[in-house]
Amino acid sequence: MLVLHGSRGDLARRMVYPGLQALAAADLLPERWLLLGTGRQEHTDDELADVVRESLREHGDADRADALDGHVRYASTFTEDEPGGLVDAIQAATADLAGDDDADVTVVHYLAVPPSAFAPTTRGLRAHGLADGVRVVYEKPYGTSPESFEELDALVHEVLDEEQVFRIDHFLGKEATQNLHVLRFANELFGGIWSREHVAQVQIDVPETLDVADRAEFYDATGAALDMLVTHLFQVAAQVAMGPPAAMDAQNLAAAREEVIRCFRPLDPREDVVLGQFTGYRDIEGVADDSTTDTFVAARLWVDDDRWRGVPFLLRTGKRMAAQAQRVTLVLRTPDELFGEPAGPGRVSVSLAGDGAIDITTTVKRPGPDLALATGTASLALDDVEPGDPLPPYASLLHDVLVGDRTLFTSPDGLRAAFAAFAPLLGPDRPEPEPYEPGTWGPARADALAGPDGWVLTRS
Ligand SMILES: NC(=O)C1=CN([C@@H]2O[C@H](COP(=O)(O)OP(=O)(O)OC[C@H]3O[C@@H](n4cnc5c(N)ncnc54)[C@H](OP(=O)(O)O)[C@@H]3O)[C@@H](O)[C@H]2O)C=CC1
Ligand SMILES: O=C1O[C@H](COP(=O)(O)O)[C@@H](O)[C@H](O)[C@H]1O
Repeated sequence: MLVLHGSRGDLARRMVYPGLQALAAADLLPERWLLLGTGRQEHTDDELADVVRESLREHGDADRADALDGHVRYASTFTEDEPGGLVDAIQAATADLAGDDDADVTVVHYLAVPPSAFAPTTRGLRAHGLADGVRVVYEKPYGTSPESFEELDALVHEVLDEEQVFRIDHFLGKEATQNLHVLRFANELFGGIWSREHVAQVQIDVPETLDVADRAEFYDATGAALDMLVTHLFQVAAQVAMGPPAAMDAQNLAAAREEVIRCFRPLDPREDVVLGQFTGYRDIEGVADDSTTDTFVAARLWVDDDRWRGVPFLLRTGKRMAAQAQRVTLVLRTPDELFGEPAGPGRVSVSLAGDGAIDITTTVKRPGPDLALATGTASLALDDVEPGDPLPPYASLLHDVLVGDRTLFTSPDGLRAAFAAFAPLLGPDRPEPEPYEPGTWGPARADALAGPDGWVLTRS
């Protein structure tokens, strides 16, 4: 049974319902399962079923918009002080799922709510006797500062055992993110160049054309740096930068990822960070007229270990930008010139978007009679790899929660280290967000962070 807190929200609609639909299509859901939605207002089962169908039409397989019909109930409001009808609804659903054979029922609470609601909902689970034996999924950001992270972590460990907790960072669940270490550790061609001797810079670039009007309340309280930088982009940076794990299993990979986050140098907000806010953001309903929330962030992160010392990790993301992409690019060092011509660029680039792709750009001979240089790119779409059709990240992670596999989820130690590196951006040196026009690449000053060659995506 999945109890979805925030069942009418943006995340539920864009990711959770389509993820469940993908699991149903892959036959990866239990034979008997139910979703109980909660929220801050009363709704009927039919109203939630409509939301689910609309979500699948818009964000899932529209031809099977009824795929979750019969599995969805609205369980009423639920707060710390007042459980509404949730306790009764869980009991009734448990009885229905257990059936005549009295089968065990796994209960998962999914907190698809803003970070400010994580602690009250956790206290609510305790107050209403709902915490025993359940699994609880927390969205990101898990805390909004080092202090609030510690408070939340302490509360969660008062209420739940660590084994009950699943902290999602869905970028870790992306097929292509998981391919980053396979590419490197299974292929000496890439493993051999994965260090400062061969890599001039790493770019993790996630421009989005998306608006935030549908989730203004959440977004204005959060901003790009908390929503994306300390979370997804740091985790992906760690996935790129990690040292070889002790063993090639998921637990050791997670440990290697956490270890390298401890080497992230605390950000220098004045030198290494540019924040932006797109023009018109303050006109969105639900956004304060004088909001200083960042809708764009570009940061130069330094990883102070022997493998990466001196190599900038350039991280960029924002809303209403010129393009929609999710690219991890290792910009390779190349000889200054070959046959009197500049060589390069050489790049290993992984697209995390959709099913994912790997692109290798190299210097080659320009076809023709002369010995001149050109560049060419070889691309591998990951869904071309047999048997094709990777699971979308939310489907993959929801499946992990259902089977109790915690290895692609973040841990307190890793998050603590991430917040330590991020903390200076929350202090008095936080730069004022600079305005940028919708449909552009963000404030001009962010271009300079990437050095003379600039951001690969902006150029292509
Ligand atoms: N949207 C996305 O693309 C992604 C979002 N996330 C994460 O998911 C979480 C939710 O984000 P998102 O869905 O975008 O945000 P929304 O603003 O859409 O909020 C989700 C739902 O949470 C409920 N809610 C809001 N405030 C409270 C509160 N104080 N107490 C209890 N419930 C509340 C609301 O439900 P109701 O109105 O019915 O009460 C709302 O619909 C965030 O932590 C975000 O970081 C993660 C990955 C992607
Ligand atoms: O967590 C979030 O991620 C999405 C991007 O997700 P993806 O499915 O396109 O990979 C982002 O738009 C959103 O702001 C953020 O909360």
